Amino acid sequence: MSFDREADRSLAIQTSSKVPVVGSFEEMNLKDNLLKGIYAYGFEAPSAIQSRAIMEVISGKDVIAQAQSGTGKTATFAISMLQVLDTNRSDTQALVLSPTRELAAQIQSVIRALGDFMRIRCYSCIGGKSIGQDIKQLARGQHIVSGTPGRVLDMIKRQTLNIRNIKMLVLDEADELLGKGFQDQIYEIYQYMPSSTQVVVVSATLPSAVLSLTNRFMTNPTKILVRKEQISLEGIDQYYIQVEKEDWKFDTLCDLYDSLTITQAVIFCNTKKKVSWLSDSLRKANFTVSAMHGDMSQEERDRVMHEFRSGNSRVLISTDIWARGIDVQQVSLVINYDLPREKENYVHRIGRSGRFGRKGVAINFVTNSDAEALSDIESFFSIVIAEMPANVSEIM
Ligand SMILES: Nc1ncnc2c1ncn2[C@@H]1O[C@H](COP(=O)(O)OP(=O)(O)OP(=O)(O)O)[C@@H](O)[C@H]1O
Repeated sequence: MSFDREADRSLAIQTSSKVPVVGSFEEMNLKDNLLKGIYAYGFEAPSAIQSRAIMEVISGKDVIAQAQSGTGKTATFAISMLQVLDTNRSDTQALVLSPTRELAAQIQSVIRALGDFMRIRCYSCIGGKSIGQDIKQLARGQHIVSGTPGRVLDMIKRQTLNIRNIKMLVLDEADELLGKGFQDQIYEIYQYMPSSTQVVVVSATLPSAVLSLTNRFMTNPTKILVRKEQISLEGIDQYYIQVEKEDWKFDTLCDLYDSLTITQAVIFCNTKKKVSWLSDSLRKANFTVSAMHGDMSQEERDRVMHEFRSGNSRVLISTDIWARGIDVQQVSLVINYDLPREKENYVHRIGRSGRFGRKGVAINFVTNSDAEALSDIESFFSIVIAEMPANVSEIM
């Protein structure tokens, strides 16, 4: 998606005024069983975005909710949805769309966990899984569906997913969903929604071009926005390592391997081919790593996710399929083996660490030809990316 720098700058002041800040979950007047689920999940107090956005969404308004990575956007819409759901009915009342299968599945498990005492049914409708299973599960009645656009559209067209009573549509990672790859499918899904459907748009990054698009399907939305220079989390220390040329990256990574395994680390490459090459090369050099990209079978992707989430694997190499939304709290280090092609994805990628106030470290490998791209990222987000100290233990 292209940028309009001037328009983006002016957005810093476009936050809706008079959005009340609710300081506790009790004050939100939530259903008892929902409140119980929130506390049982381990939450004590709402985060900044939750304090502002939950009541706005519950009130039925269209809402644009932007907040830094790892600050609780998922629970923001999950709690709101669970609150407005009528559990005496079994039809689908809310639909969440997200760009990757893993994220759609993660959202489903958060909704199920928060709604644990509510007898709700939430299903994830994602590509790569059995269509027969989707048909069967949707026929049972699912209050909430969390899915990827292609499969959801397919289920709507087959009339397997009944959208007649949907009250709320959430676009998570909305700037990605409204970008080139998904836009047509999103519009098509939107056309099927009942005209009164409330729309909630969520992301850590919402470029002005995307905000302009929201006029097409949102009515007078409440906007909770973050200035560009405040999107990057302060808790994530950011460094670069000058590698001069591509060939030097591999040895640099091998030298860092011991630090990667202190907790868990994610290494990003820009292509699937490079993910395969890098993981094969590291294994040949006797390092233990996992790898994941979009050309792998869904079974294999599920296996890798499980292995990484459970902590059995500590180093994951992936493409931007892993850049957004995935929440593994133990990740404390992100390495950009390649700098991301889209500036937005820089904050999404490094945001896989530093979840909910934890400390994180991001290391960028920078070849001579990357120097300009790195300084673009720095000025775009108003951040300083320092040169990595020679002694790695100083930063970990
Ligand atoms: N109120 C809360 N109290 C404690 N932990 C919370 C609270 N809200 C969310 N969390 C935890 O914070 C972590 C990050 O939340 P979440 O995944 O919703 O972030 P996000 O804002 O959607 O991030 P991203 O931009 O990466 O998608 C999760 O592990 C979640 O369980």
